[in-house]
Amino acid sequence: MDKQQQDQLKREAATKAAMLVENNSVLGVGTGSTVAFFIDALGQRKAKEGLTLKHIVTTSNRSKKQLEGLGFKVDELADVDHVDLTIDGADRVDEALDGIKGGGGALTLEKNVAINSKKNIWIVDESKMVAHLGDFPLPVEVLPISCEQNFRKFAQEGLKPQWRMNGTERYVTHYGNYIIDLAVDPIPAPHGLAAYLDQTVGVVEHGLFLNVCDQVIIAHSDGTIETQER
Ligand SMILES: O=C(CO)[C@H](O)[C@H](O)COP(=O)(O)O
Repeated sequence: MDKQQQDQLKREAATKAAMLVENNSVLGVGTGSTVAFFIDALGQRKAKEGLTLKHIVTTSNRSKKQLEGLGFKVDELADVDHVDLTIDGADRVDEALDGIKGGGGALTLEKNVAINSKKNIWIVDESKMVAHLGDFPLPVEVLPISCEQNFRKFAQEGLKPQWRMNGTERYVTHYGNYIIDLAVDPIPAPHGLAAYLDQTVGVVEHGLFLNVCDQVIIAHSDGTIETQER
């Protein structure tokens, strides 16, 4: 699939998701190229139908800027008492609707918004769907103070760590941390790995989103749009 075709599929899944957003609800908006199409579609609903949202929270400055450019006011997660629905992209989604996220580096805020949302919908093109999680480096956000120890430990565990880079420098997250991408593929036991990472001191967050997604909207190259529910 070339990029143009993939973008078209992302746009279709995103447009379908935008139709599910209810007036006067509290909306979480994720990050990434698919979400950028979703924000465009939200803007169109605002212009055509006067869609109004009680609050919008987002998971990156990129999405925030795009939303504000369309006239939406964006709040901080800490300032809202609940989120009705969050729409986000994903890097890989398996048959149980568990996923890998964080390809764009926004995994910590993405997980916090997702966990605090009543419902989570992911929008993907068919290339993101896999039988088993893997096929994409698993991002792990780590504190700078103990990142070297984390990196060595991951290497000893056979998790194939690599520093996320931004040119010649280490990539720095929104919170001033680094990302170690684990090239373990396939991930043999996602729940076991998630538990290990959750218990590792110095790990701020990781990109295994398990039991988080309620519904995935998948755009297929044959023109169909499929919805799968947990
Ligand atoms: O998790 C993410 C960012 O941290 C994105 O949702 C994920 O990387 C998908 O991005 P795209 O829609 O550009 O393929």
